[in-house]
Amino acid sequence: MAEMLRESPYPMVSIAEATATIMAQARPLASEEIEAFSALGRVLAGDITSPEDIPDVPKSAMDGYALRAADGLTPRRVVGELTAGGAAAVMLAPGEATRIMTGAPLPPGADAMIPVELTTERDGMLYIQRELQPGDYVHVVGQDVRRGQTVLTAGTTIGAAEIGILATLGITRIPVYRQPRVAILATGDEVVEPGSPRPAGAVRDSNRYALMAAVREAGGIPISLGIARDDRDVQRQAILHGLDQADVLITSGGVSMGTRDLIKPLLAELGTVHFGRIAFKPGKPTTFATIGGKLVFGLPGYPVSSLVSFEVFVRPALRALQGDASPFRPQIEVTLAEPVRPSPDRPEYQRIIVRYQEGRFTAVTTGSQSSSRLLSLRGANGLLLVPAGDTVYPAGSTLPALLTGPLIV
Ligand SMILES: Nc1nc2c(c(=O)[nH]1)N[C@H]1C(S)=C(S)[C@@H](COP(=O)(O)OP(=O)(O)OC[C@H]3O[C@@H](n4cnc5c(N)ncnc54)[C@H](O)[C@@H]3O)O[C@H]1N2
Ligand code: MOO
Repeated sequence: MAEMLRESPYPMVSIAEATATIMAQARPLASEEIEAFSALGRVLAGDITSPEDIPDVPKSAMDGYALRAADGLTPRRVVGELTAGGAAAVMLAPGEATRIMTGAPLPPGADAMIPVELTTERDGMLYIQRELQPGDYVHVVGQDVRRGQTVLTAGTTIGAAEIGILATLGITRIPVYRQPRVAILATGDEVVEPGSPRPAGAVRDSNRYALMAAVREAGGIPISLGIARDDRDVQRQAILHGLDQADVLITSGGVSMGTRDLIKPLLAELGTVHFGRIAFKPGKPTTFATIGGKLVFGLPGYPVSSLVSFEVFVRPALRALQGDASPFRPQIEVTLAEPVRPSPDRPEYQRIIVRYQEGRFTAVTTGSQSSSRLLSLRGANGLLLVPAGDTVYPAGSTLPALLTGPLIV
């Protein structure tokens, strides 16, 4: 039987040190050009500048009449009707007005328009109730976007509004960063495929499926490497196979002190282990290595530790690989709606439900914070940053929290 190690050879790094070490290695991947309207969720790899003024000609802002402001309150002769997609207008002479619809180009000679509600029209004559200034109710050239203006900057994640802006400008192809391909390997002799029969004591592989979903949510492309049993050569082969196909490799399990915890020595043999322990709960044995320039995360086997470590350490790296200018979740101050007990020896990220109530963020935890209890992540939209210590934080105290999902009201 192999000797059991009594002490980890890996120094414990702080959360901040671990984050800085990872982010220093997570440089944006290459860019590629894709169809703009299929780019939802992708990150722009270059600034987008407007090739034209929007609007390109002066336009009516409302339905009414185009006219010359200098004619004052004098009744005008109505000489025609202009619609947004209609025929080109003729020159408007002094004393004339033309009906004009919202979005129609202002005819030459006109310098203002008046909404229909402020007028009457009788026997071909227009009577207006208000004097106008040149430019009244007119959308001027470049009012919405100026030619040459930077409308989107590199590092922006494309959403519905960004797609609308690109369509407005007729930009149909855009540069975006490549999505990281992320290979995920579950390890452990006790771990079985969720659809297979489960021998007594075995656990179903929830980590690989949960991590694949988390990778997709972070904008990456997950690749499943299946389950590797606790055999050095099997795990070595699986890791090399994963690195062949992916930019990032994530393993689950086998990183703590057991005789079957083989991942750390394997990563050290194949590349550089930057750290092997973090003063952090849940996820103390989280390990980070680089192999041939690729990022490798050895996440703990406990389901909560694996997903929380992903959220705190892997997700920002995946966002940075995609060139996201803001790769981190927002941090807010929350008021505790119930007492919170810290972990005596490590800062802990407790799973919470954050609500916005009466002008402040409030938080309740999701119950038992055991590393094996996935239900502690169900419905959670935040991670409460609880410093190590012995003193209970009473209800009403405030602590920082990462907002990991939509706010609940
Ligand atoms: N003597 C010590 N023991 C442990 C330490 C320590 O410092 N000294 N650290 C503890 C901490 S903290 C954590 S976290 C865990 C992490 O251990 P491993 O990453 O080595 O994980 P395993 O031992 O492989 O598994 C832990 C647990 O999770 C279950 N598991 C594993 N893979 C999966 C999967 N794919 N899906 C669902 N569940 C999985 C596994 O059956 C175990 O129950 O170590 C502590 N021990
Ligand atoms: O760091 Mo481990 O996740 O506490 O159980």
